[in-house]
Amino acid sequence: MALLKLESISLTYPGDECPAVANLSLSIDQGEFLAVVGPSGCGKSSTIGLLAGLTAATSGRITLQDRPILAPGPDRAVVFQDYSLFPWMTALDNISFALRESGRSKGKPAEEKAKKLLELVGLSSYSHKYPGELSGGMRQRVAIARAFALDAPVYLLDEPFGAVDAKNRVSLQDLLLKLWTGDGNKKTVFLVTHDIDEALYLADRIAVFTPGPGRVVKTVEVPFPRPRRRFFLVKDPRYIELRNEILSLLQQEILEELQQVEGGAGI
Ligand SMILES: Nc1ncnc2c1ncn2[C@@H]1O[C@H](COP(=O)(O)OP(=O)(O)OP(=O)(O)O)[C@@H](O)[C@H]1O
Repeated sequence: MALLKLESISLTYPGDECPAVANLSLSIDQGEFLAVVGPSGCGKSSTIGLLAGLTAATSGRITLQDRPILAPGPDRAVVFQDYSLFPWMTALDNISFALRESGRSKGKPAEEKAKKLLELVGLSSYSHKYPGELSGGMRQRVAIARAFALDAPVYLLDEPFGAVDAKNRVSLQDLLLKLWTGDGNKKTVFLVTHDIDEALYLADRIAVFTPGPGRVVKTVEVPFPRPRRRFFLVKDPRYIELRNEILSLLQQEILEELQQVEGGAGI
């Protein structure tokens, strides 16, 4: 059943002539892991902003369980690429603060829960460190642990691993899958990524966005059973086929855009 619904959404930022998102319709089922891929500037982050309730659509309707999304709320946790931790709080305090502020836990239980989450993300011995004393990958682990501390039904992830190296990326992806499935009660995830392989490894379905302005050209079901194993996955002919299909969808749009620009410039 659709949990999140974007219905004919358009968004034009004040002062802009062109919409960032136009006539976008997409629905995401309860417990579904949806990945969005698309070239830079096609409105992926704008769509996260709309779902988070940080930005209002110019037209159209966005709902969560049939209720309009009008503002941020505890039912949606957001993780951005830049970690967005409080620099003046230790790793442990960043997480326990989130637990207290959201009303999920108070006092000592909040600290205990925060410690458990840090253990889960492999950072027990860094609990007293401040974000500035952690590596990028570690900071992102804390940011993810903090988001999952909120135990929200919906996770909106805007290129959460964009700034980490390939090795850390792999372990963060596995961590995300572990948190997504949680205690068997799956969260609903909307993940923005530039990385087609990441989308194919993680998602149930991939929405391919194209620019000018942002819209969905195609949604692709990812047929591979879970748990997925990277080593075998990348050798699966269906994987290669899907990867090529997505790549050519993206390249086609980019080529068409280039043709327009070059044609317009008389080149
Ligand atoms: N706060 C804002 N105010 C005005 N225009 C904005 C704002 N945020 C984004 N835009 C514009 O909206 C369009 C879509 O941007 P958006 O960041 O959503 O794309 P994106 O697909 O997430 O890009 P990237 O992959 O580079 O992060 C761009 O033309 C951008 O300039």
